[in-house]
Amino acid sequence: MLHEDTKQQEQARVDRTVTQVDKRLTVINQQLANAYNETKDIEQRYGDNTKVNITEVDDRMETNAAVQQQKQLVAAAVENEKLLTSQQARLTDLVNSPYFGRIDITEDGETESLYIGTATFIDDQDNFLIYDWRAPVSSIYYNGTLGPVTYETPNGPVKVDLKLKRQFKIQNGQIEHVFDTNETVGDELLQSVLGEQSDEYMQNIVATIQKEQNDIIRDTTADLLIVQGVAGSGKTSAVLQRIAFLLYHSRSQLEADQMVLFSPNRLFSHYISEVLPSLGEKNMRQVTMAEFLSHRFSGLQVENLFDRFEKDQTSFPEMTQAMRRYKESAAFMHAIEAYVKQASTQPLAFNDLYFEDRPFFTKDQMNQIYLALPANMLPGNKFLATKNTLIKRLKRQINLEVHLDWVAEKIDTLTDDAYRTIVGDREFDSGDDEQAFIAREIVQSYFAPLYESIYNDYFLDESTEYQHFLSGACPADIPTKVWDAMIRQVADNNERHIVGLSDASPILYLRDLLTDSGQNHGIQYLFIDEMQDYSIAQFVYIHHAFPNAKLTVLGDYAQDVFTATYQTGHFIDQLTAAFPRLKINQISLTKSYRATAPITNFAKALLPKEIALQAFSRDGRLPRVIETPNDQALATLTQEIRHLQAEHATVAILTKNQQVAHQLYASLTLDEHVTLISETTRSLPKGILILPLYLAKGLEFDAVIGYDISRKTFGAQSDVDLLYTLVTRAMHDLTLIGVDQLSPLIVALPTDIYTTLQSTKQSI
Ligand SMILES: Nc1ncnc2c1ncn2[C@@H]1O[C@H](COP(=O)(O)OP(=O)(O)OP(=O)(O)O)[C@@H](O)[C@H]1O
Repeated sequence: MLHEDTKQQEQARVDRTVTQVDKRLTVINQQLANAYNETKDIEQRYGDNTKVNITEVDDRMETNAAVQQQKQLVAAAVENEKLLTSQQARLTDLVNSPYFGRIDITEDGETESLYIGTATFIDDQDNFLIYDWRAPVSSIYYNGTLGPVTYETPNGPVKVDLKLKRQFKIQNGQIEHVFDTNETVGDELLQSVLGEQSDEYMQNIVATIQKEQNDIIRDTTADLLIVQGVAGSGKTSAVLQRIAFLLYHSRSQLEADQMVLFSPNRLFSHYISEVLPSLGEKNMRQVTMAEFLSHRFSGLQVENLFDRFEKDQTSFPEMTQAMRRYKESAAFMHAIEAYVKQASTQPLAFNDLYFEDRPFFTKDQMNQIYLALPANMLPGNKFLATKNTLIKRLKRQINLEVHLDWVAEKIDTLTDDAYRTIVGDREFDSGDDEQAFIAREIVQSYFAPLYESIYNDYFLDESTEYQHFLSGACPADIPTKVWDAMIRQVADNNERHIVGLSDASPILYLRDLLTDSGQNHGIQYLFIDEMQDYSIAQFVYIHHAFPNAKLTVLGDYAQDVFTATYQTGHFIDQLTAAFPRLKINQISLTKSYRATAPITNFAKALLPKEIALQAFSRDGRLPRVIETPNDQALATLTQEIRHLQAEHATVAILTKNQQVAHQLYASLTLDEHVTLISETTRSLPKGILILPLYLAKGLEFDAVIGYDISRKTFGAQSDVDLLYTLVTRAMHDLTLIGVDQLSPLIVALPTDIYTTLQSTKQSI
């Protein structure tokens, strides 16, 4: 415990800091009010200016220049206002809680106290009253134990002596807790943070980042950073802090929109959306794999992971599994690369390009152009050259067409409005010039659909090309008959405008390599959460699609919900083997923070013994396991909901799939409102929720009821990944209900890690 005097001195320092911050805030508020008025003023003048008479040509030009100038003024004023608003938000946060840490360091015989918070604050006399948590020196706070420590700066490592590490919890400018600590950023504070009830939004962890998490946040050397972390170890939290860190350190070269996070679903996107704003940063772009694929296959429907998972549960023969394993491997993507290399000497699967119901360019014509190009040209260049020839031929046709009678007739019948739309405010030297211009515009818009088709590469029939590739790609362990049936299925899907999930990345890869397109060079960083939900083939494709992006990939192979039934081998080994040329750093997190120790220990017992998983020492009740006969199942569930609801704001009932979730929702009769969460749900209310566990990935709830965890539903050994994911969603309380007969996965556990309840009556 700290001495009372020390506490008072610290409170006095908080008061001094808050006064300075408050003073600055008053100035900013005033500037913001002025900026607001200025913007309004300019907008008003801008509005008046546009009302100037624009019938006279000279006036019109003058107005244009004036309007341009006003537009720039408005843009500058709006930008200024935005900047001030973000400063206002930052300072308001600091007034409430200026910092959370202090370090005393000695360098060259001089000792300095540095206070660490969410943003830097320098007073009018240039004193650093608060250091940003991302400043190089702040890493000592997260990494260093008392004694000699080194921290990295842009000018190389610096050695200092760490004399003191102090933690604060400050609310409304008042110190609520303060204590000194040596090694980790204190357990005490972590205990109190983790014991809180869940929220609709994830919280930032800036005040309590742990050492290994700090390594993830501050890694600047890896091209591919792989984080394997047990459930609840703070992977998602660390990666969001990492984004804030990168934005701070590369402010001049990096914008939030040059970072993309692949997230598991929209619900998750919503859940994490407040973390970066709470750290004073803009959110990065977010996309789900399903959205990314659909966008790239515009017009086709790509099978999604959830639907496939539901289908797999009805039927998933061994041969289909083997084929899927192959199609999702790096080897399959390499086979595509090899195929493309030899493609430049073979005819390509082109589409006839139709115009007005007749072929304008036939595939044969296209292949004549393509194959006449030098054989040693790269396929992508060959394709581009073919495309250019098609465009040239189309232009030639347009040049001929402008002189035809139908065009002159069309010009004669143009209405005044249509005429003005075409001409705009252009001026012509002669009537003939004007006539020629209009004729060209008319012909070009007539051929526009054809031009678009060429421009967007629609003349490549990627599905047929893919089938052609497949026909020579059958691996030795799969019977040709089965493989051929799969190819027919791909063709059939294509007829129905559907793309199977395991075909999606290979087809895109094939298309991109053949057409030398599909690469986005602007994205600098890519973050992929829940890595175990992605196939290696998808990783290969993503890396191809964002060639300049450094990758941070995080997940937990024990939470392999979607592919556990058919995937074999070690995921991370396969991932690293797929990228031999990248500098790879791997970090493993083994301590779980989310749940109470009894829940984490229960989860650990489900995993193979060799998996390291350590519970953060937070007390709680043992998980409850209830076996109930079918005719009492609903009554048991209802009772358990009541029981948990008495203590928790949110009780989530997690089911194996959507179908069970729907059935439960229809049959539960409670007085309280129950929310059924589906794939399209965007936000997470409090109360009683029902959802399939795959939608709960990455989320957490105060209390979780697993329903139903019986022999029927969780009977196979491969279901253990699902069950592990399910139980690790709980923060404070966990109940598992098995109908008729408990799952053997639970029966196999030591009985002292949970409480058993046999029937409805006893569970009250
Ligand atoms: N250093 C920390 N300080 C405070 N809270 C933390 C810390 N690390 C993790 N947590 C909390 O632990 C919980 C789990 O964190 P997070 O969701 O980031 O873990 P995860 O590894 O992504 O989990 P999962 O793989 O199970 O989805 C969250 O409530 C988070 O706020």
